Amino acid sequence: MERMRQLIDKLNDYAYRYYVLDDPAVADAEYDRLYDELVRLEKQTGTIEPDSPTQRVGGKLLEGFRKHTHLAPLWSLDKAQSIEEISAWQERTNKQIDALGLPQPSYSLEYKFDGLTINLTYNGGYLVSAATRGNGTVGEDVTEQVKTIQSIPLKIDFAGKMEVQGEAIMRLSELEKYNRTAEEPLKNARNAAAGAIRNLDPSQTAKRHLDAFIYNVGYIEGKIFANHQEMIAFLRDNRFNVSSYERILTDIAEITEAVNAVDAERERLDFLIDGMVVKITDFQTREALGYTQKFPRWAIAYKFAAEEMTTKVLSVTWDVGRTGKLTPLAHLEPVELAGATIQRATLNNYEDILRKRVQIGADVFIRRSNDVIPEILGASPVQDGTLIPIPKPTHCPACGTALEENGPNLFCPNSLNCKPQLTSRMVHFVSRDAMDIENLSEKTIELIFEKLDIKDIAAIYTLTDEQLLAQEGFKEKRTQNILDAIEASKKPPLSHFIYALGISNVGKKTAKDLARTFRTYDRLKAATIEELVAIRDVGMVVAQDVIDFFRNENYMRVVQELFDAGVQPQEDKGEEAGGRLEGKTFVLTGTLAQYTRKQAQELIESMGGKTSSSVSKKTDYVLAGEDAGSKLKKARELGVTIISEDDLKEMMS
Ligand SMILES: NC(=O)c1ccc[n+]([C@@H]2O[C@H](COP(=O)([O-])OP(=O)(O)OC[C@H]3O[C@@H](n4cnc5c(N)ncnc54)[C@H](O)[C@@H]3O)[C@@H](O)[C@H]2O)c1
Ligand SMILES: [Zn+2]
Repeated sequence: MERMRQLIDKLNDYAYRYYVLDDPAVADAEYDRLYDELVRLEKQTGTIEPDSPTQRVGGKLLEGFRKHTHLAPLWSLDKAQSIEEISAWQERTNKQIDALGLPQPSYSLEYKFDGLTINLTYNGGYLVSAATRGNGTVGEDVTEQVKTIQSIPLKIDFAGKMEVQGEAIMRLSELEKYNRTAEEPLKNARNAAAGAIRNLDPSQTAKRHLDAFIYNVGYIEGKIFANHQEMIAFLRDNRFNVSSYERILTDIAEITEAVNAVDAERERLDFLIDGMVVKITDFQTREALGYTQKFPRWAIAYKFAAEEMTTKVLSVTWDVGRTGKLTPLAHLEPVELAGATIQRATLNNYEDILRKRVQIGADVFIRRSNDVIPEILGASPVQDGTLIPIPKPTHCPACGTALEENGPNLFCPNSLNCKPQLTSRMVHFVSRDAMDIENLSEKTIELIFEKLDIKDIAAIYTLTDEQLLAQEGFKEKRTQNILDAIEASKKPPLSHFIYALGISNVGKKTAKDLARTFRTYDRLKAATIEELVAIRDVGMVVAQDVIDFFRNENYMRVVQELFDAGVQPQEDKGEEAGGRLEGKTFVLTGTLAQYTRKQAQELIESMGGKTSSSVSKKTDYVLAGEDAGSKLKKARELGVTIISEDDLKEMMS
């Protein structure tokens, strides 16, 4: 009982921060863990305290907003953490369906959007009010705030009185844009959306460029839907932004397959979803099954493994990269995140540490990212224990040289002798898209620098078998393989050679563009800034970096050494001639089902086509995937041909 009291107090405090302040103290997964413990104890003891969070929807209403009483209550959702739990729910409902003689059920499967629930009231064809879910019965009137969302129609064809529900979200691309210049970055898109809608000043809401997906008609006069499909069609007809992801399924095998497919692909969506919602489609069945205190019995939410967690920062160390840039690495109290134990997380630079208020001993939010190491999103607003500020380093942790500042970043200027700089430059130099020298692992490279008197990347071409054979673990075969691979790398395509040089801001794509434009190394070296910026996608910064590189005597000495050692970049032949997509420009938008964006891009380019990031009259095709947004709209406006993945396949075959 004591533990229950503890949990209730803690959960209510967390819920207050989450629902009322839009500034959670802990990650959802941590909240859910405690919540589940409370549910278990309530079942065990058979007692439920009157203030238990298991008994109510949402939180208190904010002062300052007018109140809105919903025409029909808004609910929470029952949750399943596993397919087995969905299966158990299905069996439970099936029993009742059979007992009541209702038709065999089918299920709709939808994204579970992670944003803020909004309830829109229409009357006479006009949007008359918008409200938050609040406690499910009464919400906060946020009409002016919601009107800043462009995709929400102010006028619709249907003239009766009705309320529809949806989720206000902040697209991840918008969040990223916003955070680039924000004084203190927003921790995640869910809180960003919730905080924006519940801001008393609608002009602040407008700055976050929110969007919304509408998924339910909660109340309607003068119209009856037989099922989910009819309701969704009605929403579409009235021009609501309904997700294009929509499946109608009949059994658990299909549900399992679809849920797993979305889970595998969800990181490519431009908005957060934290699970999938399974709903029985037939409205008569829904009515018969009814509701508990908190949620409908005819629906269940499947929660994906959490991508965010909270944990403590134990210490911070600094890594020195290829360009000498120092990057902080946070060491964390170990925590489980999406099936892995996390002990380290990245930060960008010292300024980032300050902006995110990261300190030693602080509880922080971390988020799994595409990279192996998760990133720190920010510190929790609630801290206990001692906090120690992270000192700004003054000297290189690897070589002791005094650091230099450039913008928000710290650099070790000792590019000639600082070991980690040399090593990572070499790792980059030999990588697959650069000189493509196999068998040279990072470990081997470290060893070469450690034991042999090698000073720069060019020296790799002077390595001898005696030098290598003298090292521990190097036998004839291994040594020969390495030397063969080094020899074989001497005639790289020009684009690979340019990329290998490690010019700042010149990635694979820019290297390719430079090679295609200038064809030879000498012509690139002689390029003027005007010629460089004339290339599409090359701006002033990159152009200046290229110019600076060729003016740097040290770099030029190294390149000369490479040429002296027999390295000969091959002349670029320009556009790959004769490809099936020769001369065609593509723009990719939305989530693709069969390829990642990158794969699709590479495929198109390998066939001689070009890809661009914005739609214009020059665009030949827009390849539109799931949930394509503004680019698709623009393509329609300009009359650009819109194709599907299957169309693309056909064009290439
Ligand atoms: N971090 C914290 O401190 C903290 C505190 C309180 C609550 N929470 C989080 O909030 C959750 C509980 O909140 P809840 O009761 O609002 O439940 P919920 O947000 O998990 O699920 C219910 C909501 O899902 C939304 N939804 C999204 N897509 C939908 C769709 N396609 N169909 C129907 N509904 C859809 C609806 O708006 C509905 O209100 C917890 O699981 C927890 O993770 C976190
Ligand atoms: Zn150094």
